[in-house]
Amino acid sequence: MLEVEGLHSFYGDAHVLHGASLTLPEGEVLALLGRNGMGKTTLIRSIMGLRPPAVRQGSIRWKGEELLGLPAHEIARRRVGIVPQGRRLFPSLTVLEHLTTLKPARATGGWTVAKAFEFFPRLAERKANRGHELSGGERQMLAIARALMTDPALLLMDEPTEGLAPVMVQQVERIVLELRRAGLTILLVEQNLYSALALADRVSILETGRVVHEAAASEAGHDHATLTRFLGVH
Ligand SMILES: Nc1ncnc2c1ncn2[C@@H]1O[C@H](COP(=O)(O)OP(=O)(O)OP(=O)(O)O)[C@@H](O)[C@H]1O
Repeated sequence: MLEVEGLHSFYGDAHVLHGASLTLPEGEVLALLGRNGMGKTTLIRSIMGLRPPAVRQGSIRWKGEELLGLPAHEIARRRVGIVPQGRRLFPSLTVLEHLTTLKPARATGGWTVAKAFEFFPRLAERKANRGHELSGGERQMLAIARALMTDPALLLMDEPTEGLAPVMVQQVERIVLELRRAGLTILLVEQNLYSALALADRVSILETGRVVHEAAASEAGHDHATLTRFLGVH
C-alpha cells in the first residue's frame, strides 16, 4: 500500500502541495487527475524523492515504510520506479544503452533487456538507434522500458500519453494494462480523462495542491458535476 498523508511541498517559497493525501492499495491503478498546474508532477516527484520540490511536512509510506527523507536512489531500491514527464532520455545513447545503463545485459532476474524487447518489439527493432532518432511513441516506450529495468513494484507514470498520436495512445494504454496484469501498482498522472478512466481502478482529483475528490473510476465517469467542476469537462 502507498499512503501519502498531509504532504506540503515547496519550490523555494512557493507553496504548491497543501496537505495532499492519497492511498493506493497494492496491485491497483490510481489515476491522479487535475487541471494544469494543480501539483500532479510535484506530487509524483515528492514521492520519488526528486528535488526540487522540497517536502516540508507530511508522510509517504510504501509497504509501511517511511520514504520521506530518503534520497531518490534509496527510494528506487525499495522498488519504486518513475516514468518522468517529458521522457527525459539521453539523445546520444542508443535504445540498448538506455536499458543496459540500469541493468547489465547479462542479468537474468526480473526485467531483463530480452524481456523488455519481448514486451516492446518496436524497441528491439530500434535497439541501435539513438534517443534523438526515435519517434514520440518510441521514446515513451523506451521511458517505460527504462523504468522497468529497475524492477519496480510501484510505478509512478507522469502523463505517459502526452503528445502522442491516437494510435500510440492506445498502445501505451495497452502497456499500462499489461503491467497492471503483471502485478504492478501504478500511480498514473493522466490528462486524458478517458484514458485515465479506462485504465484506473480509482481516481483522485488534485485541486491547488490538495486531493479534493476520490472515487472508483467506474463511478467518476458518470459524475458529470465533479468532472465539470474540477476538470472543466463539459
Ligand atoms: N521547478 C519549479 N519551480 C518553481 N515552480 C514550479 C516548478 N515546477 C512546478 N512549479 C509550479 O508548481 C505548480 C504545480 O506544478 P506541477 O507541474 O506539479 O503541476 P501539474 O498538475 O503537474 O501540471 P501540468 O499538467 O501542467 O504538468 C505550478 O504552479 C508550477 O508553475
